[in-house]
Amino acid sequence: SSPPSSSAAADFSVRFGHTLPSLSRPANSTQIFYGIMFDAGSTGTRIHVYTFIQREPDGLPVLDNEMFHSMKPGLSAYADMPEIAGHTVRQLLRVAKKTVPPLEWKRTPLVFRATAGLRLLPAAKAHALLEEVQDVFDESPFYVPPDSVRIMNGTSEGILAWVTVNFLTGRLERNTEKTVGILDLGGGSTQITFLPKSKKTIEAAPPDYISRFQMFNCSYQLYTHSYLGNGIKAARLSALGALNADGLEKKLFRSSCLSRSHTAEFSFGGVSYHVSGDISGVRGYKACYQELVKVVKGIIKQPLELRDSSSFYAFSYYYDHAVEAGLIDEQRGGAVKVRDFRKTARQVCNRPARHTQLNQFLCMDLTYITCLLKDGFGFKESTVLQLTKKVRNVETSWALGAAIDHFQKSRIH
Ligand SMILES: O=c1ccn([C@@H]2O[C@H](COP(=O)(O)OP(=O)(O)O)[C@@H](O)[C@H]2O)c(=O)[nH]1
Repeated sequence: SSPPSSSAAADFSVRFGHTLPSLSRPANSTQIFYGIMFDAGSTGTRIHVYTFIQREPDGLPVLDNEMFHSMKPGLSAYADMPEIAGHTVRQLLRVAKKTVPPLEWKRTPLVFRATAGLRLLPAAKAHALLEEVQDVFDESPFYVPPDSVRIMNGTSEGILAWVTVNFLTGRLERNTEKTVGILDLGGGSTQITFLPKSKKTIEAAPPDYISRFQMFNCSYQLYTHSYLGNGIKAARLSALGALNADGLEKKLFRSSCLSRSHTAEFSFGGVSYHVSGDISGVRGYKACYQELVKVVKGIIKQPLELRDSSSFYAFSYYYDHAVEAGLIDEQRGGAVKVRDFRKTARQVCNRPARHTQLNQFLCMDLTYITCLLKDGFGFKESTVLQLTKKVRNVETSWALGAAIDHFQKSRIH
């Protein structure tokens, strides 16, 4: 049964395992406990401090609230200066110290997971960054569990984001309810995760794209994959031929997604890239599409059942670029069809002057999103995506799923 609650928090109530931090106060007094999750992404480092409420010692904890803070750039920009990575983490820890009462520090777990940025680094450099973070954690007053600091694999990243969204929308608890799929687009990698309705989808998928796991006494078999190198920043580099090129900082890359007279710049992984329009003056949506479709064709696999009506939540850069394109309101998000991304990409690419662009790569980014959704995953133009940054004031990211997973001690196989 659910715990009594008069607030919206009741919607978050959920059954945890038997491995919660032990609670020593009387059964009738409300207990609060906390979890701290660091997300070291390719474009930024974030801290999430979750507050859970436990009303009865053996009852169901409820997610009460999240404190969130982020810093740019991602830690891979400090691959040659690990002490700056340590400094970033130390600064973010201040948020945790302000949010969690000092008496609770010793039993509040501190967990750090890195994604595409560190996966893309040479192992020795990634290791040096992780060691620095481990040192900062060890000095901190919080509880540092074994295996607290590491790179997370892409499968867990996809599954845990799916857990977050389905948990926040109340779909994991009532297991009769249909779950929704997730689309996550980071700087370095992109994830797709959903619960297949048909056996055929599972049979047709590569075996390592299917993952079983257990949560809240339910067993799920998910289609999930993380494509490393297909995040939106990494895709820009692939399209420009800038991946593994020499003399990157001085080189001027060319793309028909920009106008010829225009030079733009962006940084990724601590390297700055300069890009200008195509030298022969070719530009516009069609030419840009040809450049970007190469990044997905033959790489992104098409699961069988996406062409039927499917229900997906999309966030991260799908959300940010939809805001920049004027497709959704920055605060509220909303429903967008795949076709809307395609139409807006065409408008922005073919009539750049009409669009006051904060993002000089908007034509390229919207075109990439269109390629990824249509030519990559094989979504129909009429598919509706639910663009969501927060659900009930909590970030849609794998981080909450990872915190719940930590408390539940459920293992992902
Ligand atoms: O709690 C979070 C974590 C990430 N993001 C968004 O996720 C994208 C970046 O992903 P990331 O740097 O983690 O890339 P990855 O390392 O996964 O490729 C950006 O749009 C961020 O604004 C977010 O909105 N909330």
